[in-house]
This record gives sequence, structure tokens and C-alpha cells, in this order.
Amino acid sequence: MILDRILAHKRAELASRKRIMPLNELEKAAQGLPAPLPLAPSIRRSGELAVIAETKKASPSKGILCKNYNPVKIVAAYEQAGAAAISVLTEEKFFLGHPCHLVLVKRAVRIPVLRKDFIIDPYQIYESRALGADAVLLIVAALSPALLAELTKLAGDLGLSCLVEVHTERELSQALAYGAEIIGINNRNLHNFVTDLSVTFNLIDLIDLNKITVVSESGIKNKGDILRLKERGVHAALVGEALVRCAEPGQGLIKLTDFRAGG
Ligand SMILES: O=C(O)c1ccccc1NCC(=O)[C@H](O)[C@H](O)COP(=O)(O)O
Repeated sequence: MILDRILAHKRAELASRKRIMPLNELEKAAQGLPAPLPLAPSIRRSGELAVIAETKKASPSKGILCKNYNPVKIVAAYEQAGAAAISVLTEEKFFLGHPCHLVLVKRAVRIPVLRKDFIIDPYQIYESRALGADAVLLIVAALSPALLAELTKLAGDLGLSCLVEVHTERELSQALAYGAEIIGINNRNLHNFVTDLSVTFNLIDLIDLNKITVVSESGIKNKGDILRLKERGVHAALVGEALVRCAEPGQGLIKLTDFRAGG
């Protein structure tokens, strides 16, 4: 499956990155940076559905999404259009992102910035902090229970929020058992890339929404989807493709969330 291929590549990439930038250098780079912004308060807006607007050039399922990709311009437009937080893909081979995009994006906005990557090693948590991330993605399907616990603890110690991603009931139980406070329900099946919002609707009933912040991720395409998620009590929607494919991604976000306009 694609996740296995991505993770194999990530392991090789990490080995060379650790040689180029040793951990103690990364720790030094993080010193003196402002404290990360907490993600949960930004995306828990009473009665509203917040949007985490994602910037990415490409994806394994859809190929190139945005030809003249300028993540700084995109995220500035997202913030102006009312995004609650930004998600930035930093994975290089499959999404054509880059860690530098995170540095540039963080400088361009005042809302929390999530590093969207495939995090499988404590080194990447230190790296995310040094690059200026406020939050990191932890994918339960990519981690052993012990590693999930270790990375969650380390991220917390460094002040980073964790979006803990699940796709099945089993993964959700694991995430909750390891103290996840923000759960991302991924609507995308990583075996066949099919997205289905009923993944969110099935799992949300198993979550105490007073205690846990819930983000629905992937395949959210229009205002109808946003309304259905809002009605079920989801706190935030993470939207990528539907926005970056727009000639004006900020306008795309406005259209997606403006319930007075048609469409
Ligand atoms: O998007 C993919 O093809 C993909 C494949 C394998 C692992 C992860 C993948 N996507 C990462 C994401 O989580 C999405 O970028 C994110 O949820 C936004 O989804 P969308 O709104 O459908 O672009």
C-alpha cells in the first residue's frame, strides 16, 4: 500500500538527514523560538465548524494539484478568508513539499501551523519545532503503540500540539488510550484512496466531544459536506484539494464556508 512505500522512503531520507543535521544542532536551532501556538483553542469555536486549510502541490492519489505552487501566497489568502489554522505538506517525494515551506508559511500567518508529514521518529519532532511548527500530525496506522506514546509525550514536552489521525475503530481506541486530545478522522482509505465522509459519521459517536477535539480530514469538497459535518458536531474540517485546485484558494475557502451564498 502507498503508506508502506511512503514510510520506507521516509526511513531512508531520515537516515541521511540525521547525518547532515545532528539532533543537538536541531535542539539549538529551536532555542529562542517563540512558544508554539496551541491548536485546539483555534479550532474549537462554539457552534461553528472551523477550517484547517491545507497547502500542498501534489498528492499520491491525484498527482499535481497546483502548477504554479506558491505556499506563502496561498496561506496568506487562507488566513484572510478566515481559516482557523494552516496545514502544510512538507513531504518531498510524494507531495512535492519541502521543510522550507513550513518556515516560510509560519512567517506569513498568525494562526497555528500544522506540519503535515509522515512522522515516525523523535528526530522529526525536534525538527518540526526547529522549523517553527505549532502542531504535528501523528498517523496511528504508521506507528507502533510505544512509538505513538513516545512521540505524543515528546511533542507535548516541546509545546507542540498533536493531531492524531485514525481511520478505523481500532485506531481510534488506540489513539484515545494514549491520551490523544485532538483526533483527526481520515475519510481516505489509504489502500484504494476512496474518500467517504461516513468514516467520520461512524467514528464520531464513539468520541466524547466535550473532552476531545475532532477534525474530519480528506475528501471534503463543498458546502454540503461542511454542513453535514457541522450538524454532527465535528469541530473542524481539514481541506486541501478542493482549495488548492481553485485559481484563488482564498475565494475557494470563502465559498466553502459562506452559507449565505449559493453553490
Ligand atoms: O492525499 C493522498 O493521496 C494521500 C495518500 C496517502 C497518504 C496521505 C494522503 N493524503 C494526506 C492527507 O491527509 C490529505 O492531504 C488531507 O487530509 C487533505 O485531503 P484533501 O482535502 O482530500 O486534499
